[in-house]
Formats: sequence, C-alpha cells, structure tokens
Amino acid sequence: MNIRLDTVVKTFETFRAVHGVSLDIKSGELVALLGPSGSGKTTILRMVAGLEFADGGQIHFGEENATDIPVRDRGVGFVFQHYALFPHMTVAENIAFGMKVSKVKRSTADIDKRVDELLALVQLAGLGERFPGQISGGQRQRVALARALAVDPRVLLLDEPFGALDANVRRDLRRWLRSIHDELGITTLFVTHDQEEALDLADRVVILDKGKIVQQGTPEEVCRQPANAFVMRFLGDTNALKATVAAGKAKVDAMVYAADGLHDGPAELLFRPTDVEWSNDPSKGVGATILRVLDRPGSKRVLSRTTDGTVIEFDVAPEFSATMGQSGFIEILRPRLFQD
Ligand SMILES: Nc1ncnc2c1ncn2[C@@H]1O[C@H](COP(=O)(O)OP(=O)(O)OP(=O)(O)O)[C@@H](O)[C@H]1O
Repeated sequence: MNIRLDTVVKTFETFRAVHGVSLDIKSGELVALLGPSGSGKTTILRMVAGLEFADGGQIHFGEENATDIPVRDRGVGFVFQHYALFPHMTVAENIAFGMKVSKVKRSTADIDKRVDELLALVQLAGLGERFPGQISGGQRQRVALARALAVDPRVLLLDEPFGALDANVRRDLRRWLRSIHDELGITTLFVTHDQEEALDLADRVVILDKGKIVQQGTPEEVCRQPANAFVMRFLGDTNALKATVAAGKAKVDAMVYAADGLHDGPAELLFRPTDVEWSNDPSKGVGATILRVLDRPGSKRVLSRTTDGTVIEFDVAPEFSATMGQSGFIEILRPRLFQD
C-alpha cells in the first residue's frame, strides 16, 4: 500500500520539529529517512504510525485519509531500537501475542502454524521456547520483526532497529532485512542516522535536516548528485576548499574549475578523499605538503596541508611512496562547487 504525506507539520509547544514535509512512498517500496539527531525522523515515523498526530497537513494510506485514524486501526507493524520483547514470555509467545489480542480471531493451531512460519522466516526455527534473555541482541531484533509481521501489517515502520547492535551484526541484519523485504514486499519506512545503513538497504533515501527534506532519491542519486553541501558532508568524508567564482570559473589557489550556473562571489569546493590523485605537476592541482600517512588495510590515508593552511585528507593505494614533508599537488577528480 502506498503512503502519502502532504505538507505535514508537527510542533512541540513552540518548537517546530517537522516543517511541511511531503513524501510519497510507493507500494512495496523500502524508504529510509536519514538525518542527523534531532532532524525529525522519529517524529515523522510516529505520525505515520499514529503514535503522534500532525498539527498540519495530511497522511494518506492508499486512498484513505489516515491523518486522524488511531494507531490500532492503521495496520502498521513496528520495530524500535528499544521496543523490548516481553521478558516473561517465550520467543514463540512474544510472536503470537499480537495475533492473540487481535480483533481477527484465529485458532490456536492456526497461531502455532503462523509462529513456526515466522520463526523460519527470521531464521530462528527451533528457538521458540527460549526466553528473550536467552538469545542475542541481534536475535531479539529478529524476533521483534517476526512479532511486527505476525499481524500482517499493511506498512512496516522501523526506527533504528539495529541501533544498539555492534557493527558486524548490524551489517548482517540489514542485508537480511533487505532479503526479507524482497520476499514479502511490504511497504517499509526505516529511520536511521547511519548513512551506510540507509544506502545499503533502501530503494530511496530521504535526507532530512532541521525538520525539512533536503534531498530524496535513489542511493546512487544522493551519492553522485548531492543537492547541497549539507548532503555531501552528511553522506561521507568530505574535504572543503575556499573558492572564488567569477564569470563562470572558480579559482582555488592557482587552479581554475568550471563553475557553470554559479554567481560571482565566494563558493566552497567539496570533494571526497577517494577522489584525489597526488601529482608532481603544478598544472594538475592545488599545492600541498604531506603531514602524515596512515595505513589502512586496503589503502593509505594521507593528511596534507595546502598552502593556505587547509588540511586535506585523501586515500591512495598501499604502494604510495611519498612521505611526511614532501610537497606536491592535489588533483581533484570530482570537484563539486556549492554556494549558500
Ligand atoms: N515529545 C516531544 N516534546 C518536545 N520536543 C520533542 C518531542 N519529541 C521530539 N521533540 C524534538 O523534536 C526534534 C525532532 O526529534 P526527533 O526525535 O524526531 O528527531 P530524530 O531525527 O529522530 O533524532 P534522533 O536520531 O536523535 O532520534 C528534536 O529537536 C526533539 O528534541
């Protein structure tokens, strides 16, 4: 089922947490809401869930205006970071809980069968009789997902579901979640502040800043064409150099870069550490001196300082031989210019 948010606003007392957000989530799509802490992600998710009500705008589930429909009637399943399982119930009882209290009555045999199917789906077959305290954190979140799916939700809402787990478990779980999504095709909204998680998982990433959408697109679109300097910085390591634009050209040190469409005045030239080549040719780039070379498993990270004092970090192959104190030129392979 598709979900549509139309200029949704939420204010807490005098503080506006969500500023007229409009968003279309297609049926079966997995959309990630990505943004720094306090950008309004959870508030938007809670309004879609019906746990919080919008004070402006509308939320549609398919053709139905869901804006004022209470949470129990929305047909949503949730998994939250700290949405604890019932500790005194077994895994199977936790999964069965929603089905037992639902308005849709099922026989015990039916419920047991569904619990077994869900345990198999979340790859926990055989663990139904354990208690939450007897399984790992990653397994608990898989049980939480099974519990959310048990009531056949129309929409699945996930708020940092893997936030409390360590990096390797998180990575495994997001690949696993994506394959479950591909199998079931439930419209899913996923909140995270972790860029890699959003890019790995989602069909579409919606980037928020201060309660507003600053960009939305496929992972490829937001990575390759960041809408502004905030998005570029938020998505990954970024270097910045001051530039001056005049007549469609941006000058940085002795280098000139194409600056079509930019007005005359100051600008920022941003680039990724991976988009640099170290050169001995002054016509190729911005002059710099190497400060340190740090080893990484598959590369080296070079810290350097330009002649105007800006520290630039870039990545090179492990064979890179330049050392501390050496001077050269930073060739920027994919320069991006932004103005306020
Ligand atoms: N019940 C509330 N009362 C007052 N302010 C609130 C309330 N809930 C959220 N806020 C404020 O609204 C803003 C957005 O909060 P929200 O939890 O949606 O952000 P978030 O992007 O999910 O952040 P995080 O990643 O830290 O969870 C924050 O400034 C927060 O302090």
